[in-house]
Amino acid sequence: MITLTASTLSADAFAPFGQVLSAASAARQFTINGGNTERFHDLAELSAGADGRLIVSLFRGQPRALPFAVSMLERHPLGSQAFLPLGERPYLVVVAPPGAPPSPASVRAFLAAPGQGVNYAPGVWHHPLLALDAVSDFWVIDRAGPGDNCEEITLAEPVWVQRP
Ligand SMILES: NC(=O)N[C@@H](O)C(=O)O
Ligand code: NI
Repeated sequence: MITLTASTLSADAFAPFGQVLSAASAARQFTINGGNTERFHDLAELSAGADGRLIVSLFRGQPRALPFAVSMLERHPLGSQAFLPLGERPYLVVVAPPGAPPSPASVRAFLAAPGQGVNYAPGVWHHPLLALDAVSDFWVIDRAGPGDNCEEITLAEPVWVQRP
């Protein structure tokens, strides 16, 4: 039985998979609006490809019981996918590097802290939304357009993910 303890989500640790969206992960911040507002600038590489467009949706996720058996992953080869939590609860982010179908050993798990969003780069393997503790709402920015933008893979064996 493969078990995996989620680690702390940070921009550096998540860099192979995409970006973390938070004030702390901003490469640039500056004051605007006559000093009233701080802008944490350009947090993520959003993409929809030449023939797609970016859309914003609301995902209302039911909480998952832990430990959670990750038995499948998916990827969106034609565009990015960002999750921005509306609430102040943690959630799980489970990913594997883009490219070849992932092995259970290549799966990585992160515990997102309240206020941290994530943006999956195109083609990054990830598990669908993994809300924790209570029903949780997320703004999701991803691609609409032609073509098959969701490929799923079943792992050779499940990876049981638990929180730290
Ligand atoms: N299917 C869908 O829109 N959601 C997934 O892509 C997900 O990552 O939650
Ligand atoms: Ni997805």
